[in-house]
Amino acid sequence: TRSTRPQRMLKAVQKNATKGSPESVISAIDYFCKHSEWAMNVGDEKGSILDSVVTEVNPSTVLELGTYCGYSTVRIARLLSPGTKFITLEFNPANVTVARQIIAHAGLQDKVTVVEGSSGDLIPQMKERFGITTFDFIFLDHWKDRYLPDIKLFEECGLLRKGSVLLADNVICPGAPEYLEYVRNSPRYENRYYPAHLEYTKVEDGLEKSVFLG
Ligand SMILES: Cc1ncccc1-c1cc(O)c2nc[nH]c(=O)c2c1
Ligand SMILES: [Mg+2]
Repeated sequence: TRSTRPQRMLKAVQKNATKGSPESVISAIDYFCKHSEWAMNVGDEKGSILDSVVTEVNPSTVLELGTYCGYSTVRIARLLSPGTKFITLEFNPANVTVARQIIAHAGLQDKVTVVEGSSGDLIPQMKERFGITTFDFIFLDHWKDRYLPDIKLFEECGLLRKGSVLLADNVICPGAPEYLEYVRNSPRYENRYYPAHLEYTKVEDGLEKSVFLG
């Protein structure tokens, strides 16, 4: 039976990227998406913005919502200090399987824990299952309709502290209007919009950074 796009992406990484080199894994995926098949990785333009925010925050605890094939997982994990706790959540079990292999090809398997399940179920389990008190950095890149319920869940579960940084992908395309309205009208967040484009295209998109004020 026909392979899936994530499986073809994994094959391209295993063929073209140097084992143990996160940069070559990132380049191999970007090349695959530009020259073979578009895929919904954050990409190189928005990925550079992600890199700069992660570097600025220098977090001790990180959560990613939406692993997909592990592209942004590799981008983030390669920048983290030793001992950082990094958890990424993925709903689709086939994607979990591909992501774990791409992350391993980059040599970053010891830096991150890939957890299968839905964010709505797993966020309330973060403290008990992973010994997390609060997250310093959260990357939202799963499903636009979950951005708002999940940020409310972070607040309700006491997973944010003064200065926690949330970065949301796709706030223009596909778009998360209710999420943007919430963070931009709440006195509890300081926000900044980073204009960019939908990965590997000229379509307008961007990232919204929101700092929790406590
Ligand atoms: C798939 C797609 N088609 C056309 C336009 C945008 C998208 C798109 C792009 C992304 O970066 C996504 N990130 C996380 N989750 C998504 O569902 C998602 C969808
Ligand atoms: Mg995205």
